[in-house]
Amino acid sequence: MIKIDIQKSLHGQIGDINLDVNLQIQKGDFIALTGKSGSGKTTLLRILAGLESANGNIEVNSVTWLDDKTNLAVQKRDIGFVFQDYALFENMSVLQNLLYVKKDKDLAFKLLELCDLKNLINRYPNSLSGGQKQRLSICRAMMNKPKLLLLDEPLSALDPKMRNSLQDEILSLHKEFNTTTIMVSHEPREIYKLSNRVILLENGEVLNDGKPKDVLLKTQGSQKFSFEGEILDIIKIDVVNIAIISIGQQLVEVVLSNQELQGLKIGSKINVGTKAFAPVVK
Ligand SMILES: Nc1ncnc2c1ncn2[C@@H]1O[C@H](COP(=O)(O)OP(=O)(O)OP(=O)(O)O)[C@@H](O)[C@H]1O
Repeated sequence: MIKIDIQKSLHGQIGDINLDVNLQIQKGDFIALTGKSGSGKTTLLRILAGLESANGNIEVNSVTWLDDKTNLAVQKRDIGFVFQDYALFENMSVLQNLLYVKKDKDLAFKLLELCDLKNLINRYPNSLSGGQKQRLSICRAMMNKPKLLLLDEPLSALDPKMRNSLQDEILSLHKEFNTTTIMVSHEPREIYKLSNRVILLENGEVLNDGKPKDVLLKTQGSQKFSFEGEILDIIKIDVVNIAIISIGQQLVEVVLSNQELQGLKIGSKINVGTKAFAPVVK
């Protein structure tokens, strides 16, 4: 069990905000930490890692990492940390990067096998693709068998295909080692696939905390489905208007009456939903 109760004053974009987080995390949980830019996600991970100071308490399996008398050093906290950039040792091979952390060849080979890197053990980081480097960073973070794995948007720089396959590998690692994990992510699909609990931060506070389905589903009441989108264009034809809306990677046309269009303009962020018709899935 991990108990977190921390406070820190942050200099937000529109004035100071108070990061104030009180959470209990069960062993083996996979937490997705999400929220707008500047809400305090990275700072929370850095405080957990001991890279940044804060007021309050952090207790991990009954060991105090932080209170008013204790501030355990980074090396003494049992954590693995993976950032968006890989921070690998460029002068060491794939295998050496892992053995530098811990001289445990069995574990290194097991991790490399799980992450599909076993045939690259003698390669150096500069000859690896972005996805392979990120896999190696994750393997390296696992070499100490950490009590807490902190992943700060580790997949955001990767193309969708690579991102998808790395999600599968993170899932395999989690099944194998059951490491308590907190991962910052903005992608609902990724969050749903990997996590069992989502924490939504806003202005330093927990705005929502629950199962991915409950936090992520955007439909309300009798809505069959609802998507977030942005109006790219509005074309007027007689008494109706056709709004060109981008939803994810797609553009759709939606017919709007003058009344429905009121208050909307090009660039408006909107929700597109339907009540009356059952969606057709092909
Ligand atoms: N040590 C610090 N002291 C005071 N303010 C800080 C400190 N570190 C970060 N901040 C500010 O706190 C706010 C939250 O930053 P943080 O990086 O935690 O947000 P985030 O949710 O991870 O954002 P993003 O999704 O853009 O990475 C920002 O406005 C930042 O400038």
